[in-house]
Amino acid sequence: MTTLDTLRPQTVHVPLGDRAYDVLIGEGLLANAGALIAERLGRRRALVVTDDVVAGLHLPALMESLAAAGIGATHIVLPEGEATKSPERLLETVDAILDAGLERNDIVIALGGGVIGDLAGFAAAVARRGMPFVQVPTTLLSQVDSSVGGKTGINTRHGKNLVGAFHQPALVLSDLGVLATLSERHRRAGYAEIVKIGLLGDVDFFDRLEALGPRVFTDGLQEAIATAVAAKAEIVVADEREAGRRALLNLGHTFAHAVERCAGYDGRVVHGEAVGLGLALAFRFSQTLGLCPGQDTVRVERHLAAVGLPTTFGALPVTFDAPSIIAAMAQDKKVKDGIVRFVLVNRIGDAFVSDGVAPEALRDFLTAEGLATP
Ligand SMILES: NC(=O)c1ccc[n+]([C@@H]2O[C@H](COP(=O)([O-])OP(=O)(O)OC[C@H]3O[C@@H](n4cnc5c(N)ncnc54)[C@H](O)[C@@H]3O)[C@@H](O)[C@H]2O)c1
Ligand SMILES: O=C(O)C(=O)C[C@@H](O)[C@H](O)[C@H](O)COP(=O)(O)O
Ligand SMILES: [Zn+2]
Repeated sequence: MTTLDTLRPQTVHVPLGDRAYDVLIGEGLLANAGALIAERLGRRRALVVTDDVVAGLHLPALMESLAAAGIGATHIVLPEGEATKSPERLLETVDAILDAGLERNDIVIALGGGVIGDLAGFAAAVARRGMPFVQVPTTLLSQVDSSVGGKTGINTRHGKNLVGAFHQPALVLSDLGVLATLSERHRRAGYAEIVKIGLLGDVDFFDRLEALGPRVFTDGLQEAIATAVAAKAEIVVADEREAGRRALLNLGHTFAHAVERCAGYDGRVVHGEAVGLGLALAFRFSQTLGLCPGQDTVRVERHLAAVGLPTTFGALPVTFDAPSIIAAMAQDKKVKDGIVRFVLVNRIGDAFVSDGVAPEALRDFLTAEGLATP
């Protein structure tokens, strides 16, 4: 009898050949992480990477479970927040891996939200030219999105996620119990990436989420997490390195990343909030371009507002201007031949990557959204 047989989590398998892995979603996974890792990956040494909020809440349970399973582990605690996805923290994490004397087959464990997952995953991708890593996501956002798919990386002064690597985790342990300590704000932020999945390709999923409204946080979270993970996994398997379809997972993100960059990564606007706004903007922009019916835009705006996500620039505690947003968008990784390509929508559940929109159309749109155009 394995630990898995006892815990019986929901499992989403990500069939990526010799890099295939499982995403386990359920209760009790953190307390049994050591046993699960030892059973799945062998009893190797490990470095746990976490932040100073999660360390106080969930690090002891993980360290105890690793010790109980005979996995020798040390840890590094970084400051919470987006600013930690930096070149300096990357080097600090790589140094911690090397200081701990970990070999190429030892394991890096990311315990935290998307910030820690992206940073630790990238450190694992480059330390000793690539080490296995395990995601133990502790935010809703990281459980539904960032722990799956292997995008890892950091921000630089040029913009968001501009340096990174595709490096798939060897295992993902999404313990629903750890979400009990998560703030309302970060619950809402994580939900933006769930609703994104419905909006980009699964209208039935959106219908269910719309019917639940804010009750999703109490009545429907495990199903919503598992559905979003399975949908993301399917897209990642079809297009791991974002040559085509995977770009749909960027719905709302051309706006969101520009907003985050202009807000300075200082915590006033977190990624999920920027994505919430970005989704509303993607629908309004598509409508303005004559692509999406107005009633779909209204449904999306109403739903985002019902769960407490921002739908206008004015709802954020930062003042933006059109030239700065446009300049930030110029760094988007979807830019081709100098043209910013957006993920746009024909309707709810039907997104596509544009060939590019006229710069004047974008400028007029941002002006109509209330941004200054000096
Ligand atoms: N790699 C990907 O595919 C991908 C996908 C989506 C987002 N991202 C990235 O993820 C990041 C955002 O992730 P996030 O929203 O998880 O932010 P985060 O990692 O900053 O976590 C949010 C906050 O919650 C705290 N926290 C974490 N777990 C907690 C818990 N269980 N209880 C209480 N507090 C807890 C953290 O300390 C932090 O203060 C962004 O950098 C974004 O770019 C990456
Ligand atoms: O996994 C993906 O692919 C995504 O685009 C998921 C996004 O939610 C996530 O924010 C991702 O980090 C964005 O990646 P980027 O390549 O646009 O920086
Ligand atoms: Zn995102």
